[in-house]
Order: sequence, then C-alpha cells, then structure tokens
Amino acid sequence: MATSPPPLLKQPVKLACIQLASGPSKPTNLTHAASKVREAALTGAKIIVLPECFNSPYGCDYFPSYAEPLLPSPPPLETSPSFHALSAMARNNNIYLIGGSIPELVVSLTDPSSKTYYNTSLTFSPSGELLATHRKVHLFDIDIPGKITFKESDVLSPGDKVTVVDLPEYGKVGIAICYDVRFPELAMIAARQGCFALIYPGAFNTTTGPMHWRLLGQARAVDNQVYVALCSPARDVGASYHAWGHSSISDPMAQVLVEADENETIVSADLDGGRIEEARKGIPLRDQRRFDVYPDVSKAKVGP
Ligand SMILES: NC(=O)CC(=O)C(=O)O
Repeated sequence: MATSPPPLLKQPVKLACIQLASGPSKPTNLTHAASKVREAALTGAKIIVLPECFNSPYGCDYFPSYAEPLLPSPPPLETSPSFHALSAMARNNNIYLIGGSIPELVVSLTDPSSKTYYNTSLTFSPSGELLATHRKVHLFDIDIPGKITFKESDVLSPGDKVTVVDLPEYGKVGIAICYDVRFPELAMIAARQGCFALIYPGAFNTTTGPMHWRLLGQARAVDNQVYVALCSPARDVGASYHAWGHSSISDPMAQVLVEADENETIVSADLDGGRIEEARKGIPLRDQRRFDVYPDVSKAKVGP
C-alpha cells in the first residue's frame, strides 16, 4: 500500500514577525528587541522573526562599526553581545528565533589586519542553541538614477550557501536575507528540500518596497506553494535609509494573511500544514514539472 509522505509542517504553529524600530544604540536595540520578542511570545508565537540589521542602522557606513565576530562558536560575550542576546531571547521565551541579521566580522587568522564583513542571520533553538547561520548570498548592489544607489559589495562579502534549518517539532524552514528574495532559484532549492516556510528578514526601501516587496513575497509563495514571511525594520525617517516596513506573511496560495504598515508592530499568523497540502493537491505543480524540458535547479551542485 502506498504511504503518503510525512506532512511538511508537523503541527500548526504561530509565526510572528517583529517590525522593530531600531536606532543607533546597539545596547538599546538589543534590549528593545528582547522586550518585543517577549511580547510576541506571550501571544503564543513559537517561531519569531526579527528584521535585517536589527541591531544597527542599515547602511555600508555602519556595517564595520557594528560588526561582531561569531567565531569561535560560541563567541565570547564581550565581543559578540548580539549573539548572546539572541540566544537568551530564544531560551527565555522557549521559542525558535530567526534573529534577523547582524553585521558579522571575520578576522583572518594569518593576517589580523585583514577583515571580512558579512550580513548574517542567526537562528536559535528554544534552548538557546545556535541552529544555523545564513550569510546574505546576493549583495544589494543597485543603481536607480535619482532614486537609490546602494552597493553592499563595497563593504560586505557574500555568503555561499542555501540555508535550510530543521525545527524538530515543526519541520524545515528556508532562511535568506532581503535581496536574496529576488532570486527564485535560491527559494526553489530550499523549498524542494522540504521546507514549509521561507523566511526573509529584509529591509526594502521606499523606492523598491512599494514596487516589489509584497509581490516578491507572494511570488516565492506561489512558486513553491509554501508560507513566506517577510520581516522588515520599522521606518525611521531620521535615518539615512528609509525602510519600507510592510512585514507580511503569505500563505501557500500566495494570499497575504497579514501585512504591517511602516510603523513598529508585530504581525503574526497561524500556519497550518493542511493549507500546504490543499494548495499542492488543487494545483499539482510537483507532479507536473518537465525536467525533460528544463533542468531541476534543486539537483544542481551547490556550495563551494
Ligand atoms: N535591501 C536589500 O537587500 C534589497 C532591497 O531593498 C531591494 O531588493 O529592493
């Protein structure tokens, strides 16, 4: 007798995105993030997401001065307060924490004057253990004349892997950062490893946000028939970069279940594996792919 595959999401779970208002003080940002994570956890959320660069302003001028080493693992408290703060937030609230992203510093062992920076997301288990790191794979280098020019690659180096994390009580999630959402291959490869959700801490802006942010969340959801969560910082009009906000959660049929405005808030939704199966049964893309006509990108060799 044919057995059906195990559900991608083993039990319903509430996922919350914290659209955090951050400022220039890292200690204040960490304390504030901890209080918002507590607030989200008290509503019953078991998977909580923080935004991209939640511990600093977003911008190339800020990455080096806010960066922390994450190696050796675990790094010392004195050099890596964000790592320890995130671990404590997860442990104190008994939740899975997708810790947005922070600027990461790697110092060369052979030449201590050689420094590399990444935009890195850390995921912690309910016991505060580090489960995964994702370094932003696609750096945000754009130039829209008269609107926005940004070149992360002036300062940052790119990551080199697809990140899928197993949250044992629930199933797998794919994690990527902001500009990564524009690259469907990355999402597809993660999704085909059996994820129930793709999670993107991200900081779109007031030019690209209204054009593409919601659309891309829905696009990755409809492509892959999974939940998609986008978690932005709140907008700070006093900062040099104006984040779009509008954190959202889309379902496997690409319906936007919840969406913020630009202000600080928490958006959450109850995720249910039945919705994924229903979407895939009604529109059976999985069984209709034509790998005789085009290659299965998820089978390509990835990584260095
Ligand atoms: N900030 C980003 O990484 C991406 C972004 O704002 C965009 O793609 O637009």
